[in-house]
Amino acid sequence: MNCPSRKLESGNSFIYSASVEMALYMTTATIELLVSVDSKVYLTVVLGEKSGKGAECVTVISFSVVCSMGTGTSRLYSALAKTLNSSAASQHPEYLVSPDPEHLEPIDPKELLEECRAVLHTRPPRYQRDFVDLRTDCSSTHPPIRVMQWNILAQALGEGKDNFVQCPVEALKWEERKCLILEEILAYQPDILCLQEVDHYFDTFQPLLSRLGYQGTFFPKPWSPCLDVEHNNGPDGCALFFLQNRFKLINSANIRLTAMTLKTNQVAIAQTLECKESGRQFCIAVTHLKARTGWERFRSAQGCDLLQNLQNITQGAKIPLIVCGDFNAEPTEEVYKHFASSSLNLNSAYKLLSADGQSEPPYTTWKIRTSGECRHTLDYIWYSKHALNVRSALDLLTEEQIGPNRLPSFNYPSDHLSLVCDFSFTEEPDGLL
Ligand SMILES: NC(=O)C1=CN([C@@H]2O[C@H](COP(=O)(O)OP(=O)(O)OC[C@H]3O[C@@H](n4cnc5c(N)ncnc54)[C@H](OP(=O)(O)O)[C@@H]3O)[C@@H](O)[C@H]2O)C=CC1
Ligand SMILES: [Mg+2]
Repeated sequence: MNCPSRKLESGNSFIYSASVEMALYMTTATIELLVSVDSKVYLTVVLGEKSGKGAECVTVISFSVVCSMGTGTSRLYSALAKTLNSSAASQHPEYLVSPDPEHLEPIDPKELLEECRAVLHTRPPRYQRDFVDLRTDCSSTHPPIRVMQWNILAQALGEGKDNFVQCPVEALKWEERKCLILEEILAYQPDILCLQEVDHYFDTFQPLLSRLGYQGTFFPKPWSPCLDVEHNNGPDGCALFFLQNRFKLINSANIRLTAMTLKTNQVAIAQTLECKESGRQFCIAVTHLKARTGWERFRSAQGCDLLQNLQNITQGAKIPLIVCGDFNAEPTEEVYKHFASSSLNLNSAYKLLSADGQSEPPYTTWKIRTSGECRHTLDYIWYSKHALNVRSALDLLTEEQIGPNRLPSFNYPSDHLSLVCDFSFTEEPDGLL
């Protein structure tokens, strides 16, 4: 197919004219880039089509659209996602109503939590998880930095691709499952939130979390498998949120990972933040590596590419680093070993929960597919071991809490458990600001 590259410049109506053209060209579409500059929104839409000749995908067309900021990025994306996916609009309670991007007054987290609990009133209560105190010689006067890592399970994948055979379809209903996800976030109140498999960024997480004080960034996968699912809500990707009253954004990079110089379908976001209390800078990164057995060397190459990018961003390990991710790799895999032995001097925070401090937890994901039970340790929070201390970590759910049907379930919204750690800087230089 021979498609032109073009730039459209108009008001809101472009959405419709663009979508008509897309309907002609595409089988899938992803939002590649969405930025706002000087009250205009710049949107690059990459359309794809299945070649049917063995190649997984081809890029057919890429064009930019400019429209006035009056519509807001969320509405812009939602409108586009709706035209692309024709998913039915649904009814929600007050804060959970399709959040209006022009409605920016802060939400009281307690009120949102109450709303979520009201939606979930027929479900069993959330599992209780405790923080384990890991403090060694930590004498920091500054409040810790709480980081949450979580693959929240893309709605389209959970309903359309994952085959969680023991999970009732009602447990996956988005209107309730999103409340379980929000409840988990609100319960632990992370300063930084690193998410994978986010396919409800613009219509749910960005508008709600921004009203809770977070600044968010989303980087969709170039060829998200969500787009193959009927009634999908757009591509899934990584999202990174940080509390604006605690940190200032110094630098942000969206990274499309390569493997052996080839561009891949996996992404990462890396941001340098400055703590407003201490003036200390650090880098936080989120990623989701290629899944499935047989792809170990590919994951390893993606990990090497990410490490190389992080070497550059941290100026050769000068800036302390935290890397959160669903690595889709057990600790025995090469990519894990690359991270553990990197010159970035990283340690995996959840090892500290083990008796000897050397063992990863027995699982971070546990599900039952048609192929059988899958219990694996795939999710990690890596940190600069000389520059940062782990003050505490949230323990994992026990086998009994997870239950015989495993995850996701009516009690827990994802097949991956959230990991949460409190960090502080190892030394506190005087007068640094
Ligand atoms: N529309 C198009 O034009 C194109 C579509 N695609 C789609 O994308 C897929 C490949 O994308 P890629 O990013 O490499 O995907 P991955 O192999 O990395 O997996 C994508 C998702 O599938 C989940 N997953 C892992 N194992 C299984 C399993 N056994 N059964 C079901 N789901 C599983 C993963 O979840 P977790 O990480 O939690 O394990 C992950 O989020 C193709 O299979 C195709 O469906 C690809 C190219 C083009
Ligand atoms: Mg998954």
